[in-house]
Amino acid sequence: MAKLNRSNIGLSLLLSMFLANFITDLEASSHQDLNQPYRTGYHFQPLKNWMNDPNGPMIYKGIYHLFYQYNPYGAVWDVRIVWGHSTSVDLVNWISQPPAFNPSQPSDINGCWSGSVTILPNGKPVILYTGIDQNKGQVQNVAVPVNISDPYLREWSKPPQNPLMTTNAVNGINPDRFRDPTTAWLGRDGEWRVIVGSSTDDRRGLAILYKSRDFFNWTQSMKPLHYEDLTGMWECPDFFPVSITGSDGVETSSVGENGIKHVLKVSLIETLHDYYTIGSYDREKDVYVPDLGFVQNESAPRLDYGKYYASKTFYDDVKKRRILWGWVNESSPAKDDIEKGWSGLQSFPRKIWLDESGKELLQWPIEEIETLRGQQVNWQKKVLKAGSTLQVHGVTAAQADVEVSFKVKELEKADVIEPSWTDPQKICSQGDLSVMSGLGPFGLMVLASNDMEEYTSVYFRIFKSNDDTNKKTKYVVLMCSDQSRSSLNDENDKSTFGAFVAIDPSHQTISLRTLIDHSIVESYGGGGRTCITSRVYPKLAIGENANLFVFNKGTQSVDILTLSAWSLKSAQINGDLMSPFIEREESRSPNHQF
Ligand SMILES: OC[C@H]1O[C@@](CO)(OC[C@@]2(O[C@H]3O[C@H](CO)[C@@H](O)[C@H](O)[C@H]3O)O[C@H](CO)[C@@H](O)[C@@H]2O)[C@@H](O)[C@@H]1O
Repeated sequence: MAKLNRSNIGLSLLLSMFLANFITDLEASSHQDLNQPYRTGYHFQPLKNWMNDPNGPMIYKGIYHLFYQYNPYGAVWDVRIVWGHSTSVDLVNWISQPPAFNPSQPSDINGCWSGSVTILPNGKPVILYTGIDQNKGQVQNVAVPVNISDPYLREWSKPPQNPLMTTNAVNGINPDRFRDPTTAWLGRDGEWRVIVGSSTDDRRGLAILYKSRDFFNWTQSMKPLHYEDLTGMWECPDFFPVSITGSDGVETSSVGENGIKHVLKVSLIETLHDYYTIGSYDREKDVYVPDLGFVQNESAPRLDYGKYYASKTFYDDVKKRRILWGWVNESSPAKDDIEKGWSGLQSFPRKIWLDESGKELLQWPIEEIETLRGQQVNWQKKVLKAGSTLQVHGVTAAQADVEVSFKVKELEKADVIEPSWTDPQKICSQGDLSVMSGLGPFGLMVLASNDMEEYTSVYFRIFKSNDDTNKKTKYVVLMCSDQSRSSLNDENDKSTFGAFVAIDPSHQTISLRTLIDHSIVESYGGGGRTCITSRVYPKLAIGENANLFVFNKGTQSVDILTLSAWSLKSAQINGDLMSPFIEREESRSPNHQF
């Protein structure tokens, strides 16, 4: 069989892109399996079984890699989890690869848990991951590619130095709370740094810092990179620079000549949400200081205010962007997951960058989603009268991409927000769409059944707050994703989600983009300032029986400035490993030279 070289890798990429498009077209014309109405058309999921955290996303030799926590034996989580692996040329169509590695040695014999990839200065990728060792304690391990000339990186080996970081009586780290190493970054002093999530017995969340010159010998720093009291265990931390001057991404080790801030994201086990802070990383002291501290209330900044956890970013050096993946768990009982034979999705990959205010992150579906767009509907300047509902005809409502922008003229008609209404999720949960209020609710009704027995609504409400300090009326924009009527099946978790959107409707339009994909509704409010992802399981609003509406249940009319909706074709999310277009290299030489 032909050996891989630069020119036939290029040819192979072209052919596999052609194949992906060809299969996409074929799949687009086929119908959803009626026995599997909740499988997605373009959100990543394995063919079957359990998946949780995204691990080690990267781009290597022009191929995107996604690893993920995967249980090959069933649809529920298991401690002896493995690193599932898929590859892609466009982050949309995916080829399934064999698991990168499984529990196999004393330092991970009870499980290969989450971790990250670091691309070394010589271009070689290396994985740091948490192993559950022979004593069921958490330790940090390394894995390296067996053959770095294989762009698909199908085989990984575990060097004999493992484990690289352990708990002991001296460091006092609890072996049950020591996991999920980040991508490492290189300091000016030539030393690598990495953080590992942890917590103390009295619920102080910790990003423990380790340093190394050679990536194999790691020493714990005296001080953690950051910690916060009463936050509990920090799972899956992510620490990365963002540019202060535009939406381009920044490489993780960059010192940022043109100005950078840093972002620390932690997944809190106590709430199962992903929180972020924006701040400064002091390279001399090796500590991170968040600009506004770590907000610990209901409106603390989160990457997503819905079903979303254990997210992780990577820097795409080809398209100069930072991309975010996040695990979107089921909202169904485990018995339903077992029956359908699978559990867990990944959110659609999002570009992530710092807003020009420097105060919040913006997220947007990666541009490659546009390759899936088919039939399009466009509306311009329509008045959405008080109490009205307009159907959007002409797109496949169960698998679509919808963008709509609203303008509200009579803002003074907004209801006054009660000072005690500080919890957006609670306000959304109290809202009853049949009760008309001032400005809103207005937005989209997605996955709606023909007779409206089922629907999921994603909407805004605008309130005013009488700010006495400067006698100026301030407006508060609330965004909700309401699943309470999403399914006739009452066994699912149908909690309503909500968050505030930091826009001023007196001079900004109120925009909403929603990706609909059978059992996932992923929404971006205010140009990506606020994201909410929901899982829904309609019994009736399936396939051609799903409908899409724009609605306004407020007492004042709202203008739709523009609405664009597209049918989305299905992506190839589990392409065949044995595709004839993927050439294999027969001889593989072990490579542990780092
Ligand atoms: O797969 C292990 C990695 O997953 C993380 C974060 O998601 O920790 C998960 C955790 O287990 C719980 O979460 C499972 C799904 O993620 C869930 O189904 C299971 O029932 C939970 O126990 O693993 C430990 C031990 O159970 C628990 O403390 C975590 O929340 C990540 O931290 C791991 O690397």
